[in-house]
Amino acid sequence: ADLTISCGAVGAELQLCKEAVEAWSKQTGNNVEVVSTPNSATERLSFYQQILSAQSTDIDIIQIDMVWPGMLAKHLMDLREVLPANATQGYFQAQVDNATVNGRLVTMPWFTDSGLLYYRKDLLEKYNKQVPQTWEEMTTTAREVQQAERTAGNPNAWGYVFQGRAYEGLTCNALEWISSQPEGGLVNPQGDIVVNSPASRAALTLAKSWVGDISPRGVLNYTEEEGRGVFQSGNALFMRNWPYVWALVQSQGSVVKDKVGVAPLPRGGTTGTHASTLGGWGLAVSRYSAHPELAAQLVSYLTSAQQQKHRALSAAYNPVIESLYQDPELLAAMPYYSQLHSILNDGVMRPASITADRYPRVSNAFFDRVHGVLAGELPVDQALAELESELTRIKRRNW
Ligand SMILES: OC[C@H]1O[C@H](O[C@H]2O[C@H](CO)[C@@H](O)[C@H](O)[C@H]2O)[C@H](O)[C@@H](O)[C@@H]1O
Repeated sequence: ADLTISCGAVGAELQLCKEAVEAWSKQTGNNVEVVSTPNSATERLSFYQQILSAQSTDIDIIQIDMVWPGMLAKHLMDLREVLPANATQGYFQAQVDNATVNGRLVTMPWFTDSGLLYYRKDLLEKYNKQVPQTWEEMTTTAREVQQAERTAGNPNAWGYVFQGRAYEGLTCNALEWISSQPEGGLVNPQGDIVVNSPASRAALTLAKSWVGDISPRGVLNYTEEEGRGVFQSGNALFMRNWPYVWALVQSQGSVVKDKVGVAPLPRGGTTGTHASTLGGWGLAVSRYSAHPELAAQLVSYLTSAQQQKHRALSAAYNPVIESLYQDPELLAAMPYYSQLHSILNDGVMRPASITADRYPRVSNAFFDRVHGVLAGELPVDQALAELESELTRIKRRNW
């Protein structure tokens, strides 16, 4: 092949990537190999770190998580050197800023993500329940409906599924639980470590109570797709997941088609705020690519407005080009688009830009402790104290 691109393989994204790459290959006559990757963003990062540290020429284009630019920048091309000067015109400035490290555009933003609460409209109606506004309300409703559904003959009914494996997805979930509590947070914008707090204690204590009650114990090993599997087969009332799930639960043949609603994630108590972790991915060209200009052309095609619109319409990947949020066709096709704006406003950033290449350590320390709590292996107070001292150690060495 002339080029190799490594795309994610969660939900329909590998298929979408292959189709777009094929279209470009036909147009340009270049051969491209598409390499798939593990579902867990954490495993994917280790894979890329190995390849890039070895300065391997095997992969030209890499799908980059929005928390990776700082740590991978030294291995990535400055796309400004190969793309037209107006390449990022019309993109959200925050996306371009996040993709720029020391003045170098190391990744082209592709789509943005935010955590959402998916719920079963039909079940809430059946049991005369409201979409929950707080985590406490979510817990009570989940428990009641789960019990009622089991009594009604579904032994596999569950209240809530989420990403509980010890990986980046759990960092995203736990950050939401904590940040939605009054005064809750992990690291504040000034870089102070604020995680050992009553807010975190309340959030983690409640989350721990879900496991084995409203969430199957298996949730301790769930990434995005395992939770979607349970929800899409009709066995969960609530699910925390990303927007891509919308297109799949609504697809032909889905057991829950037309039975699903989407809402902001609950607040922590009545004085908390809705919080939704911001995610999203871009496409980067490896500095070790033997064909950087050609690779940049493919990146430019894949991240074009036309492709972003297609991906939004067919698979619910949210564009990073501002004008697409006024596109009538997109507005008509995406019922939750009107809510998306406020959900994105409640967006919580992981502390990746502050911690740069130490971010994986920070995130690993966080998800490991949270996982220990959820698994019942670590008392909440001990987990938070350990986390605080570990983050302090990492910070002392300049993050
Ligand atoms: O929404 C589709 C994407 O879901 C995953 O990425 C999101 O979750 C990651 C944590 O698990 C987070 O780090 C990332 O910023 C989010 O966008 C999945 O890893 C992607 O492949 C997928 O496209």
